[in-house]
Amino acid sequence: MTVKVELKRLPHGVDLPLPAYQSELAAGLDLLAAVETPQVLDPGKRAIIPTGLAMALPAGFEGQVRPRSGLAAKNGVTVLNTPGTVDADYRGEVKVILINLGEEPFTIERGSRIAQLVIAPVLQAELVEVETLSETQRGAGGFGSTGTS
Ligand SMILES: O=c1ccn([C@H]2C[C@H](O)[C@@H](COP(=O)(O)OP(=O)(O)OP(=O)(O)O)O2)c(=O)[nH]1
Ligand SMILES: [Mg+2]
Repeated sequence: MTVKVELKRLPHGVDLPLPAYQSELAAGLDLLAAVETPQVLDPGKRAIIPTGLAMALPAGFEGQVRPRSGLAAKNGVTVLNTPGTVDADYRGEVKVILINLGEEPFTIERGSRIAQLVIAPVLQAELVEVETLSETQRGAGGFGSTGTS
């Protein structure tokens, strides 16, 4: 299933390819780093990386900014706030908060694929405040209450 998403390339990203699905049924569009020059992310450091893109998601959808498993597994580089949330009414530049949890400096090259954007349906809740919640078997049990094996 597809949904149309209006996208705008910002001046510092006009020469970069649009984000793309890398396989037929991929869930995420790879986001490219629209950095002017290579940025070195030292171990333990974070950086807000521009993508050179702004978008208008339709109402009822969100964008989830997620890490790429390859960067995480090979370099320890991930998205700090994963999944980042792009609201349907956001018109600013989509940015990626990367953090280097690895042991080596990581260089972010212009145009490199740093994260992926998953477009997902989302509901807004209509909150209904009550005095008493319905009873369930679980009740207040959580945080491992059912054991591990
Ligand atoms: O990884 C992210 C997360 C957010 N955003 C943009 C789109 C989103 O709609 C907006 C606000 O994000 P969020 O609600 O997560 O941040 P906040 O700290 O609550 O800021 P605000 O007060 O602007 O909502 O920032 C990104 O570009 N990348
Ligand atoms: Mg917010």
